[in-house]
Amino acid sequence: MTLHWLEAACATPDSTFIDAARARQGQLTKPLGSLGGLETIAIQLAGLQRSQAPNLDRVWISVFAGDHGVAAEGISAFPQAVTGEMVRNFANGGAAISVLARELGATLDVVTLGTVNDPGEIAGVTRRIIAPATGNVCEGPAMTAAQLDAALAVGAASVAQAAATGAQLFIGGEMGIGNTTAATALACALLDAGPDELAGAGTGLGSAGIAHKAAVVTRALALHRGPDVEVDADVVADTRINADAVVAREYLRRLGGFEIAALTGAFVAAAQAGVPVLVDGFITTAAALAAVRINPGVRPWLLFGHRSHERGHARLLQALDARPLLDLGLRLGEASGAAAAVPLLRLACALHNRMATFDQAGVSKP
Ligand SMILES: Cc1cc2ncn([C@H]3O[C@H](COP(=O)(O)O)[C@@H](O)[C@H]3O)c2cc1C
Ligand SMILES: O=C(O)c1cccnc1
Repeated sequence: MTLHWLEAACATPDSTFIDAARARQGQLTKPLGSLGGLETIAIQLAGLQRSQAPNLDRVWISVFAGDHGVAAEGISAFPQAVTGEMVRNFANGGAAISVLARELGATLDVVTLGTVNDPGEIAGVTRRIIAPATGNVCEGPAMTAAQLDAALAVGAASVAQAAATGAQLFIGGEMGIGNTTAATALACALLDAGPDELAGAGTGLGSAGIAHKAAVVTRALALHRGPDVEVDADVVADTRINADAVVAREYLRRLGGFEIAALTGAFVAAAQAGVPVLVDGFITTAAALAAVRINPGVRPWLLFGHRSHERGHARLLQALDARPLLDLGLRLGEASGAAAAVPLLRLACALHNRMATFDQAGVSKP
């Protein structure tokens, strides 16, 4: 059995730069720790960027789009056609993430992996079509193994492009009607949780809609969660292989989506390339949890933009021991919550790099 590329080693944060950044924070004209999370972020980014002066001038945002067979179960408040329609809207500059990316001066990379309402060639959209939609997870697996590998590679390709342009931060977003159902099913399988704990409103379901969605996830889990995902004895015997990784990848194939798998591939590839990642909401956090289960070396590269209003997000964040920056009740996706947190990260860098030290300012120390 050969190791999957997802399991190859990640880069590691540099403790020399972390120690130097912590020491500098102690010299700046403020009581130590008084800038709280803004200090922690600057120190973390210094270690990740291997820099004395962490910087987020070059931010890269990839939004991955894909449709979901499970939409046939009536689990979204919106029709499936919206996925393809929003792809066009991203490219035309009218979506929330289009506006946010422009305001931030960030690069917006829009990638479609397949939508039932395919808008065809559009300037500004990269086509990496796998299929019009995943399989309905109530009837079979979402993807074949080849489709999963293709989707993972799409994410890695966007990271390679980002790294080639010198991106200092990678943000992943998603568009796919029905993907809160896929993310709920994946999260339930990875966390061994029940659908009632994690199923939420998505695009705007009421309580009856949420109960139906939880029932759909229960059906999907009855089909896919179980002893047959246990790893073969010969795989367990191979000490290079992490059984958790094999199980997580299989759940991603059975229950995920093309755009969710692309996000997982992107997060792993970013950690391997040493590019920090800012995670968005419920769906991207489910993809991030899969990435960390597959390759624990991903975790130090993840920062978390916000806590989404979507019911299961808090539980996913807790499983990753994540402290999100913002809590604004956002529940959109598209990378919008991560983008909204970028100004805070930039302020953390500016404070770290430009505040005067006690010695420079002639301010007395304690
Ligand atoms: C116009 C519109 C724009 C969006 N942008 C992101 N989403 C978000 O909603 C979808 C998930 O919710 P559900 O699972 O309930 O379908 C995803 O496409 C997500 O990114 C949107 C949804 C709509 C309707
Ligand atoms: O938190 C998210 O990512 C989210 C929530 C609702 C709908 N779409 C995305």
